[in-house]
Amino acid sequence: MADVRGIDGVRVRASGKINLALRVGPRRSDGYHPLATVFQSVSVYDDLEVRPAPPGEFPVTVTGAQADLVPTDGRNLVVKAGRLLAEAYGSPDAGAAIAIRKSIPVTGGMAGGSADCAAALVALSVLWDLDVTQSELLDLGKQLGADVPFSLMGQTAYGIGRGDDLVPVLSRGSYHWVLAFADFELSTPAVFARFDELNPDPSPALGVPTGMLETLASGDATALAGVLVNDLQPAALSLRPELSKTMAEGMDAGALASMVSGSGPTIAFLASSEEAAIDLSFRLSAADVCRTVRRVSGPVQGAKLVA
Ligand SMILES: C[C@@](CO)(OP(=O)(O)O)[C@H](O)COP(=O)(O)OP(=O)(O)OC[C@H]1O[C@@H](n2ccc(N)nc2=O)[C@H](O)[C@@H]1O
Ligand SMILES: Nc1ncnc2c1ncn2[C@@H]1O[C@H](COP(=O)(O)OP(=O)(O)O)[C@@H](O)[C@H]1O
Repeated sequence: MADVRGIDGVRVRASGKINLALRVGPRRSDGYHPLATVFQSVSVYDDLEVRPAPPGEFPVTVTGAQADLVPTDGRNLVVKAGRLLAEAYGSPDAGAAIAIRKSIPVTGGMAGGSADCAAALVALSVLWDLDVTQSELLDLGKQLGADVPFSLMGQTAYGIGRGDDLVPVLSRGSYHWVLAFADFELSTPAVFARFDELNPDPSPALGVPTGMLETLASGDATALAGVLVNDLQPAALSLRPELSKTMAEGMDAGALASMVSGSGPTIAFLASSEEAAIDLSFRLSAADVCRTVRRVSGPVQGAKLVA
C-alpha cells in the first residue's frame, strides 16, 4: 500500500445518465437481460470525497436529497468498490472514509449508485496511489454493476451484453434535457421482471434504431427526438401509471420528446434549445406532476477528479 501521508482527501465528481436507446432481449439464465443501449451522461452530479481511515474500515456518510434512502453499510456500492479495489490492487486491509453528496435521484433510473461506485474506484485508486489503468477500472466496474463501466466512461457510448461492453459514440454539440424526478422509487429488478411478464417472447436480435448514431453525429435534437426508444418504458408505466400524466404534461409544455429514463421513474424530456428547456422546466414545475424538475445538458464527462 502506498504512503498516503500528506493527502488530505480526494474528491471525484460523477454524473447521472439517461439511455437514448434501451433495447432489451430475453432474460438469460443468470437473471440478466442482453441489452443494446446508447447511454448519454448528463449534468446532474454526485460528489464524493475519500480520506484515510483505519485498516478494513469504510465509514460512509451520505448527504443531499433522498440521503435517507441510501445504505451506509456494506451494501453501499462505494464500500463494495473499496473492498474489491483493495483486494485486487492494494492491500486487502486498506480502509477509507467516504463522504457522498447526492444530487442524482436514488433508484431513479439514472445510475446514481453506479456513479458513486465509479467515483469511489477513481478516488480510492488516487488515495491509495495504486498502479491501475482505466481499462482495469472498467473490468472492476463490470463486477460491481452493469452501469458502472459507463459511469466511469461518461459522454455517449453504445453498450451491449449487460450494457457493460462499451464503445464510445461520436456526438456533436450538446442536448438540452428537462428531468422530472418522481416522489417514489422504482426498483430495477422489479421493472425487468415486469418486462418479462409483458414480453414473454422478446426478440433476441437487438439493435439500436436505424439512424440514431448518424443523428448523434449530426447534433440535430429534432431528429434525435424521433429515434429515442426504451423497451423498459411500458413496464415502468405499467408499475406506475401516473408517470404517463407527467409525460403528457411535458409534451403539452413543448418538449420534443419524452421518455422514461432507464428503468424509471425519472422522466427525461428533450428540448429544442436551452431557452426551450428553461420554458419547459417552468411550465412543468407549475404543473405539479413530480417531486423536482431539473434542467441538464449532455453529454458530459464520466467520473473525474476534482481539483
Ligand atoms: C436499467 C439500466 C439501464 O442502463 O439502468 P437503471 O435504469 O437501473 O439506472 C441498467 O441496465 C441497470 O444497471 P444496474 O442498475 O447497474 O444493474 P445491476 O445492479 O447490475 O443489476 C440489478 C438487477 O437489474 C437486472 N438487470 C440489470 C441489467 C441487465 N442488463 N439486465 C437485468 O436484468 C437484474 O435483475 C439485476 O439483478
Ligand atoms: N451510493 C449509492 N447511491 C444510491 N443507491 C445506492 C448506493 N449504493 C447502493 N445503493 C442501492 O442501490 C439501489 C439502486 O440505486 P440507484 O443506482 O440510485 O438506482 P438506479 O439503479 O435506478 O439507477 C438503491 O436502492 C440503493 O439501496
